[in-house]
Amino acid sequence: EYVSAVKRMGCEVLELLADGLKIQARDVFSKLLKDEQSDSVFRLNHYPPCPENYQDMNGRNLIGFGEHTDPQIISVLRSNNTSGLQISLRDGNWISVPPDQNSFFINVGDSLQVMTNGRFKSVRHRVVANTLKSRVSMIYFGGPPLSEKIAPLPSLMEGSEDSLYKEFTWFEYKKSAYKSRLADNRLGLFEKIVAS
Ligand SMILES: O=C(O)CCC(=O)C(=O)O
Ligand SMILES: [Fe+2]
Repeated sequence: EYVSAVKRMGCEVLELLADGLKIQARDVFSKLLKDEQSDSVFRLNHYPPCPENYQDMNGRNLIGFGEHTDPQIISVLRSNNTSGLQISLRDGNWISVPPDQNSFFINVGDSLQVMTNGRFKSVRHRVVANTLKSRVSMIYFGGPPLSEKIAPLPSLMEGSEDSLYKEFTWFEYKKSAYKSRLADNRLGLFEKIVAS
């Protein structure tokens, strides 16, 4: 079935990432998705077309899904051939991700950013409404069990590296994320202020 297939794909990607980071236990991330208690979600989004005359005062297309980062570990997205997804570059500019109904798009979630102590970044993204066609997307969000401590992996912290984040569980992060607004920098609350 589709959900278990994308979950397997998410796990595979996470194992390759672990290899890339030279982590011995290549299932450090994927085991959290495979856990019976894994807090994963599968979502279907439908964005109806939104004609030009619905543009905002600045002539921009309307937003279908406001900017945010995905809070979980990894997201596996598939969409139809309608554009709309955009990612935010470091300089704040938005660029479109070309739609491809035959491809999967992988997004790093906030939890993976923390577990890798910032080596992988959860990228801000949003969806702008298409003027002509409707967009459909399906996303598998692979999350850890609620009780899981989200912290940089000890095997990555063997040198003198300091954790960039305070300790929290996935439950605490979720609770805090629900209280915030979508566009807030949710991870900001859990970042350590490091004195230089
Ligand atoms: O529909 C899309 O292409 C992306 C939606 C999204 O970012 C989300 O559901 O978290
Ligand atoms: Fe998202």
